[in-house]
Amino acid sequence: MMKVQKELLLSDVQSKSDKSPVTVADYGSQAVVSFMLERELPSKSLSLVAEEDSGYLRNERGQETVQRITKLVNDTLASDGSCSESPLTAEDVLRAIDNGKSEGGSHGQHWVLDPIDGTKGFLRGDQYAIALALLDEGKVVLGVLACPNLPLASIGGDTQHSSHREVGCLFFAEVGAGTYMQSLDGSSLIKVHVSTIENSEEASFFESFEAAHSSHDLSSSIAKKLGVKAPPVRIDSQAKYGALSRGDGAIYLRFPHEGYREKIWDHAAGCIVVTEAGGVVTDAAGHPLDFSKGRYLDLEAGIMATNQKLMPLLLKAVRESLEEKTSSL
Ligand SMILES: Nc1ncnc2c1ncn2[C@@H]1O[C@H](COP(=O)(O)O)[C@@H](OP(=O)(O)O)[C@H]1O
Ligand SMILES: [Mg+2]
Ligand SMILES: [Mg+2]
Ligand SMILES: [Mg+2]
Repeated sequence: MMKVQKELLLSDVQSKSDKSPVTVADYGSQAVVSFMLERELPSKSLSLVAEEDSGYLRNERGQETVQRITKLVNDTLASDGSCSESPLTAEDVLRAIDNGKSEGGSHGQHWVLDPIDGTKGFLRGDQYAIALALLDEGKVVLGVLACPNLPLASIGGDTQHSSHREVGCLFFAEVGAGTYMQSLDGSSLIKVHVSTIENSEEASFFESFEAAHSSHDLSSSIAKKLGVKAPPVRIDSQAKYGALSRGDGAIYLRFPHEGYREKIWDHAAGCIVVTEAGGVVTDAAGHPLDFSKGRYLDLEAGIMATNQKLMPLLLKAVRESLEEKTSSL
Protein backbone atom coordinates (compact mmCIF):
# COMPACT_ATOMS: atom_id res chain seq x y z
CA MET A 1 0.00 0.00 0.00
CA MET A 2 2.80 2.44 0.87
CA LYS A 3 4.54 1.56 -2.37
CA VAL A 4 1.32 2.28 -4.28
CA GLN A 5 1.02 5.60 -2.42
CA LYS A 6 4.49 6.63 -3.59
CA GLU A 7 4.03 5.46 -7.17
CA LEU A 8 0.47 6.60 -7.82
CA LEU A 9 -0.14 7.93 -11.34
CA LEU A 10 -2.53 10.70 -12.29
CA SER A 11 -4.59 8.14 -14.22
CA ASP A 12 -4.95 6.06 -11.04
CA VAL A 13 -7.21 8.65 -9.45
CA GLN A 14 -10.87 9.18 -10.33
CA SER A 15 -13.51 11.52 -9.05
CA LYS A 16 -16.76 9.97 -7.74
CA SER A 17 -20.24 11.42 -8.29
CA ASP A 18 -19.99 13.28 -4.96
CA LYS A 19 -16.64 14.76 -6.18
CA SER A 20 -14.62 12.78 -3.64
CA PRO A 21 -11.54 10.97 -4.98
CA VAL A 22 -11.10 7.21 -5.38
CA THR A 23 -7.88 5.50 -6.47
CA VAL A 24 -6.74 2.09 -7.71
CA ALA A 25 -5.55 1.53 -4.13
CA ASP A 26 -9.09 1.99 -2.72
CA TYR A 27 -10.48 -0.55 -5.21
CA GLY A 28 -7.53 -2.90 -4.78
CA SER A 29 -7.72 -2.83 -1.00
CA GLN A 30 -11.48 -3.53 -1.08
CA ALA A 31 -10.94 -6.48 -3.45
CA VAL A 32 -8.13 -7.96 -1.31
CA VAL A 33 -10.04 -7.68 2.00
CA SER A 34 -13.25 -9.00 0.44
CA PHE A 35 -11.35 -11.91 -1.11
CA MET A 36 -9.56 -12.72 2.18
CA LEU A 37 -12.80 -12.63 4.21
CA GLU A 38 -14.46 -15.00 1.74
CA ARG A 39 -11.49 -17.33 1.88
CA GLU A 40 -11.21 -17.30 5.68
CA LEU A 41 -14.94 -17.63 6.37
CA PRO A 42 -15.98 -20.21 3.80
CA SER A 43 -18.76 -21.74 5.86
CA LYS A 44 -20.77 -18.55 6.12
CA SER A 45 -22.23 -16.44 3.38
CA LEU A 46 -20.41 -13.14 3.65
CA SER A 47 -22.28 -9.88 4.20
CA LEU A 48 -19.95 -6.97 3.52
CA VAL A 49 -20.83 -3.28 3.74
CA ALA A 50 -18.00 -1.48 1.94
CA GLU A 51 -17.47 1.95 0.47
CA GLU A 52 -16.56 1.29 -3.17
CA ASP A 53 -18.41 -0.38 -6.05
CA SER A 54 -17.43 -1.41 -9.56
CA GLY A 55 -19.79 1.01 -11.36
CA TYR A 56 -17.11 3.19 -12.94
CA LEU A 57 -14.77 0.26 -13.56
CA ARG A 58 -17.33 -1.63 -15.62
CA ASN A 59 -17.72 1.12 -18.20
CA GLU A 60 -15.40 1.34 -21.16
CA ARG A 61 -13.08 3.98 -19.78
CA GLY A 62 -12.55 1.83 -16.70
CA GLN A 63 -10.90 -1.04 -18.61
CA GLU A 64 -7.31 0.09 -18.15
CA THR A 65 -7.92 0.85 -14.47
CA VAL A 66 -9.32 -2.65 -13.96
CA GLN A 67 -6.15 -4.16 -15.41
CA ARG A 68 -4.03 -2.06 -13.07
CA ILE A 69 -6.12 -3.06 -10.04
CA THR A 70 -6.07 -6.74 -11.01
CA LYS A 71 -2.29 -6.67 -11.15
CA LEU A 72 -2.05 -4.88 -7.79
CA VAL A 73 -4.40 -7.40 -6.18
CA ASN A 74 -2.55 -10.43 -7.58
CA ASP A 75 0.85 -8.99 -6.58
CA THR A 76 -0.47 -8.35 -3.06
CA LEU A 77 -1.94 -11.83 -2.66
CA ALA A 78 1.24 -13.43 -4.06
CA SER A 79 3.50 -11.45 -1.70
CA ASP A 80 1.33 -12.60 1.21
CA GLY A 81 2.54 -16.14 0.51
CA SER A 82 -0.53 -17.81 2.00
CA CYS A 83 -2.25 -17.87 -1.35
CA SER A 84 -1.67 -20.86 -3.57
CA GLU A 85 -4.56 -20.33 -5.95
CA SER A 86 -4.09 -19.21 -9.55
CA PRO A 87 -4.17 -15.47 -10.25
CA LEU A 88 -7.52 -13.71 -10.11
CA THR A 89 -9.08 -12.51 -13.34
CA ALA A 90 -10.42 -8.97 -13.81
CA GLU A 91 -13.93 -10.38 -13.39
CA ASP A 92 -12.95 -12.06 -10.06
CA VAL A 93 -11.66 -8.69 -8.84
CA LEU A 94 -14.81 -6.80 -9.88
CA ARG A 95 -16.96 -9.44 -8.19
CA ALA A 96 -14.86 -9.19 -4.99
CA ILE A 97 -15.36 -5.41 -4.99
CA ASP A 98 -19.10 -5.79 -5.49
CA ASN A 99 -19.35 -8.14 -2.52
CA GLY A 100 -19.40 -4.89 -0.54
CA LYS A 101 -22.95 -3.97 -1.55
CA SER A 102 -24.64 -5.26 1.61
CA GLU A 103 -27.08 -2.91 3.34
CA GLY A 104 -26.03 -4.01 6.85
CA GLY A 105 -28.74 -3.51 9.45
CA SER A 106 -29.79 -4.71 12.88
CA HIS A 107 -29.94 -8.47 12.24
CA GLY A 108 -27.16 -10.98 11.88
CA GLN A 109 -23.49 -10.27 11.20
CA HIS A 110 -22.09 -7.76 8.73
CA TRP A 111 -18.50 -6.82 7.99
CA VAL A 112 -17.96 -3.10 7.50
CA LEU A 113 -15.01 -1.94 5.40
CA ASP A 114 -13.42 1.35 4.44
CA PRO A 115 -10.68 0.08 2.10
CA ILE A 116 -8.85 3.40 2.31
CA ASP A 117 -10.17 5.94 4.74
CA GLY A 118 -8.71 9.37 4.22
CA THR A 119 -8.17 9.03 0.45
CA LYS A 120 -7.28 12.73 0.33
CA GLY A 121 -4.57 12.15 2.93
CA PHE A 122 -3.37 9.12 0.98
CA LEU A 123 -3.02 11.30 -2.14
CA ARG A 124 -1.18 14.00 -0.20
CA GLY A 125 1.24 11.42 1.24
CA ASP A 126 -0.21 11.89 4.72
CA GLN A 127 -2.34 9.76 7.03
CA TYR A 128 -4.85 7.15 5.91
CA ALA A 129 -6.29 3.97 7.36
CA ILE A 130 -7.74 0.64 6.33
CA ALA A 131 -10.73 0.18 8.59
CA LEU A 132 -12.59 -3.09 9.16
CA ALA A 133 -15.30 -3.79 11.72
CA LEU A 134 -17.80 -6.53 12.47
CA LEU A 135 -21.42 -5.78 13.36
CA ASP A 136 -23.41 -8.33 15.30
CA GLU A 137 -27.13 -7.59 15.75
CA GLY A 138 -26.42 -3.93 14.98
CA LYS A 139 -23.54 -3.53 17.47
CA VAL A 140 -19.84 -3.23 16.65
CA VAL A 141 -18.13 -6.23 18.24
CA LEU A 142 -14.74 -6.12 16.51
CA GLY A 143 -12.64 -3.39 14.94
CA VAL A 144 -9.29 -3.25 13.19
CA LEU A 145 -7.55 -0.06 12.06
CA ALA A 146 -4.37 -0.26 10.05
CA CYS A 147 -2.58 3.09 9.87
CA PRO A 148 0.55 2.63 7.71
CA ASN A 149 1.83 6.21 8.14
CA LEU A 150 1.05 6.74 11.81
CA PRO A 151 4.19 7.01 13.98
CA LEU A 152 4.49 4.40 16.72
CA ALA A 153 5.40 7.22 19.08
CA SER A 154 2.81 9.75 20.24
CA ILE A 155 1.76 12.47 17.78
CA GLY A 156 0.16 14.57 20.51
CA GLY A 157 1.32 18.09 21.39
CA ASP A 158 4.95 18.55 22.39
CA THR A 159 6.24 15.09 21.42
CA GLN A 160 6.32 15.97 17.70
CA HIS A 161 10.10 15.97 17.65
CA SER A 162 10.44 12.51 19.04
CA SER A 163 13.50 10.64 17.82
CA HIS A 164 11.38 7.54 17.16
CA ARG A 165 10.42 7.93 13.54
CA GLU A 166 9.13 4.42 13.00
CA VAL A 167 5.67 4.40 11.38
CA GLY A 168 2.90 1.85 10.84
CA CYS A 169 0.37 1.00 13.54
CA LEU A 170 -2.32 -1.63 13.80
CA PHE A 171 -5.10 -1.10 16.36
CA PHE A 172 -7.58 -3.83 17.18
CA ALA A 173 -10.41 -4.10 19.63
CA GLU A 174 -12.90 -6.77 20.55
CA VAL A 175 -15.95 -6.02 22.64
CA GLY A 176 -15.15 -6.59 26.33
CA ALA A 177 -11.48 -7.36 25.68
CA GLY A 178 -9.84 -3.92 25.36
CA THR A 179 -7.82 -2.29 22.60
CA TYR A 180 -4.34 -3.32 21.51
CA MET A 181 -1.78 -1.67 19.30
CA GLN A 182 0.90 -3.45 17.35
CA SER A 183 3.45 -2.15 14.90
CA LEU A 184 2.53 -3.18 11.36
CA ASP A 185 5.68 -5.30 11.11
CA GLY A 186 4.23 -7.45 13.89
CA SER A 187 6.45 -6.53 16.84
CA SER A 188 5.65 -4.80 20.15
CA LEU A 189 2.06 -5.59 21.11
CA ILE A 190 0.70 -3.25 23.79
CA LYS A 191 -2.65 -2.62 25.44
CA VAL A 192 -3.68 1.01 24.99
CA HIS A 193 -5.85 3.38 27.02
CA VAL A 194 -7.34 6.79 26.31
CA SER A 195 -5.93 9.87 28.02
CA THR A 196 -6.71 10.25 31.72
CA ILE A 197 -6.63 14.06 31.61
CA GLU A 198 -9.40 15.59 33.72
CA ASN A 199 -8.58 19.26 33.28
CA SER A 200 -9.85 20.34 29.86
CA GLU A 201 -7.25 23.12 29.68
CA GLU A 202 -4.58 20.44 29.36
CA ALA A 203 -6.43 18.54 26.65
CA SER A 204 -5.55 18.65 22.98
CA PHE A 205 -7.92 17.66 20.21
CA PHE A 206 -7.97 15.89 16.85
CA GLU A 207 -9.97 16.95 13.84
CA SER A 208 -10.03 16.45 10.06
CA PHE A 209 -7.21 17.93 8.04
CA GLU A 210 -9.87 18.86 5.46
CA ALA A 211 -12.02 21.79 6.63
CA ALA A 212 -14.62 20.59 4.10
CA HIS A 213 -15.11 17.44 6.20
CA SER A 214 -15.42 19.09 9.60
CA SER A 215 -15.89 22.73 10.57
CA HIS A 216 -12.65 24.11 11.99
CA ASP A 217 -14.52 27.23 13.18
CA LEU A 218 -16.93 25.26 15.32
CA SER A 219 -14.17 23.14 16.86
CA SER A 220 -12.20 26.26 17.66
CA SER A 221 -15.21 27.75 19.45
CA ILE A 222 -15.65 24.51 21.44
CA ALA A 223 -11.95 24.39 22.31
CA LYS A 224 -12.07 28.01 23.49
CA LYS A 225 -14.96 27.23 25.86
CA LEU A 226 -13.00 24.30 27.28
CA GLY A 227 -9.92 26.48 27.77
CA VAL A 228 -7.85 24.20 25.51
CA LYS A 229 -4.43 25.77 24.98
CA ALA A 230 -2.86 23.40 22.49
CA PRO A 231 -3.46 23.96 18.77
CA PRO A 232 -5.66 21.39 16.98
CA VAL A 233 -3.97 18.24 15.68
CA ARG A 234 -5.31 17.93 12.13
CA ILE A 235 -4.88 14.57 10.45
CA ASP A 236 -6.84 12.53 7.92
CA SER A 237 -8.79 9.35 8.46
CA GLN A 238 -9.65 7.17 11.44
CA ALA A 239 -5.98 7.36 12.43
CA LYS A 240 -7.49 10.08 14.70
CA TYR A 241 -9.44 7.42 16.60
CA GLY A 242 -6.30 5.28 16.84
CA ALA A 243 -4.23 8.17 18.19
CA LEU A 244 -7.03 9.03 20.64
CA SER A 245 -7.21 5.42 21.88
CA ARG A 246 -3.59 5.53 22.99
CA GLY A 247 -3.92 8.94 24.62
CA ASP A 248 -1.97 11.09 22.13
CA GLY A 249 -4.71 13.69 22.62
CA ALA A 250 -7.87 13.73 24.71
CA ILE A 251 -10.65 14.85 22.36
CA TYR A 252 -11.94 14.02 18.84
CA LEU A 253 -14.25 16.48 17.09
CA ARG A 254 -16.10 16.12 13.78
CA PHE A 255 -18.73 18.58 12.59
CA PRO A 256 -19.57 18.09 8.91
CA HIS A 257 -21.43 20.78 7.05
CA GLU A 258 -25.22 20.78 7.03
CA GLY A 259 -26.82 17.96 5.07
CA TYR A 260 -23.83 15.60 5.02
CA ARG A 261 -24.73 12.02 5.93
CA GLU A 262 -22.09 9.99 7.78
CA LYS A 263 -21.41 6.45 6.58
CA ILE A 264 -20.89 3.55 8.98
CA TRP A 265 -17.50 2.55 7.51
CA ASP A 266 -16.06 5.95 8.43
CA HIS A 267 -16.60 5.30 12.17
CA ALA A 268 -17.35 1.66 13.05
CA ALA A 269 -13.77 0.43 13.58
CA GLY A 270 -12.62 3.74 15.11
CA CYS A 271 -15.55 3.77 17.50
CA ILE A 272 -14.83 0.38 19.09
CA VAL A 273 -11.07 1.06 19.15
CA VAL A 274 -11.80 4.14 21.29
CA THR A 275 -14.57 2.69 23.50
CA GLU A 276 -12.59 -0.47 24.30
CA ALA A 277 -9.69 1.79 25.28
CA GLY A 278 -11.98 3.40 27.87
CA GLY A 279 -13.30 6.31 25.79
CA VAL A 280 -16.79 7.50 24.90
CA VAL A 281 -17.99 8.22 21.35
CA THR A 282 -21.28 10.05 20.79
CA ASP A 283 -23.09 12.34 18.38
CA ALA A 284 -23.30 16.06 19.15
CA ALA A 285 -26.36 15.46 21.32
CA GLY A 286 -24.52 12.92 23.49
CA HIS A 287 -26.22 9.82 22.03
CA PRO A 288 -24.17 6.73 21.25
CA LEU A 289 -23.65 6.04 17.53
CA ASP A 290 -26.19 3.60 16.08
CA PHE A 291 -24.65 1.30 13.48
CA SER A 292 -27.83 -0.74 12.98
CA LYS A 293 -29.59 1.55 10.50
CA GLY A 294 -27.94 0.42 7.27
CA ARG A 295 -25.10 2.05 5.35
CA TYR A 296 -25.62 5.49 6.92
CA LEU A 297 -25.49 6.75 10.50
CA ASP A 298 -28.52 8.79 11.51
CA LEU A 299 -27.22 11.36 13.90
CA GLU A 300 -27.41 14.83 15.17
CA ALA A 301 -24.98 17.50 14.01
CA GLY A 302 -21.62 15.82 14.54
CA ILE A 303 -19.46 13.24 16.29
CA MET A 304 -17.21 13.64 19.33
CA ALA A 305 -15.12 11.39 21.52
CA THR A 306 -13.17 11.76 24.74
CA ASN A 307 -12.64 10.05 28.10
CA GLN A 308 -15.48 9.52 30.59
CA LYS A 309 -14.34 12.34 32.90
CA LEU A 310 -14.26 15.02 30.20
CA MET A 311 -17.43 14.00 28.34
CA PRO A 312 -19.93 16.06 30.40
CA LEU A 313 -17.79 19.19 29.97
CA LEU A 314 -17.33 18.52 26.26
CA LEU A 315 -21.06 17.96 25.76
CA LYS A 316 -21.81 21.28 27.46
CA ALA A 317 -19.28 23.16 25.34
CA VAL A 318 -20.61 21.56 22.15
CA ARG A 319 -24.22 22.44 23.05
CA GLU A 320 -23.32 26.05 23.73
CA SER A 321 -21.27 26.42 20.57
CA LEU A 322 -24.03 24.89 18.43
CA GLU A 323 -26.61 27.20 20.02
CA GLU A 324 -24.43 30.24 19.34
CA LYS A 325 -23.98 29.14 15.76
CA THR A 326 -27.74 28.72 15.27
CA SER A 327 -28.61 32.06 16.83
CA SER A 328 -26.00 33.89 14.75
CA LEU A 329 -27.58 32.66 11.49
N1 LIG B 1 -18.29 16.91 2.75
C1 LIG B 1 -17.93 15.99 3.62
N2 LIG B 1 -18.18 16.16 4.93
C2 LIG B 1 -17.81 15.23 5.83
N3 LIG B 1 -17.16 14.10 5.51
C3 LIG B 1 -16.89 13.88 4.23
C4 LIG B 1 -17.25 14.79 3.22
N4 LIG B 1 -16.84 14.30 2.04
C5 LIG B 1 -16.25 13.11 2.31
N5 LIG B 1 -16.30 12.86 3.64
C6 LIG B 1 -15.84 11.66 4.35
O1 LIG B 1 -14.76 11.98 5.20
C7 LIG B 1 -13.90 10.86 5.21
C8 LIG B 1 -12.51 11.26 5.63
O2 LIG B 1 -12.56 11.80 6.90
P1 LIG B 1 -11.35 12.65 7.50
O3 LIG B 1 -11.61 14.07 7.16
O4 LIG B 1 -11.48 12.36 8.96
O5 LIG B 1 -10.12 12.13 6.89
C9 LIG B 1 -13.96 10.34 3.82
O6 LIG B 1 -13.62 8.98 3.82
P2 LIG B 1 -12.84 8.37 2.54
O7 LIG B 1 -11.52 9.04 2.44
O8 LIG B 1 -12.79 6.93 2.91
O9 LIG B 1 -13.74 8.64 1.36
C10 LIG B 1 -15.41 10.58 3.42
O10 LIG B 1 -16.23 9.45 3.63
MG1 LIG C 1 -14.12 7.85 -0.29
MG1 LIG D 1 -13.73 6.91 4.81
MG1 LIG E 1 -12.53 5.26 1.81
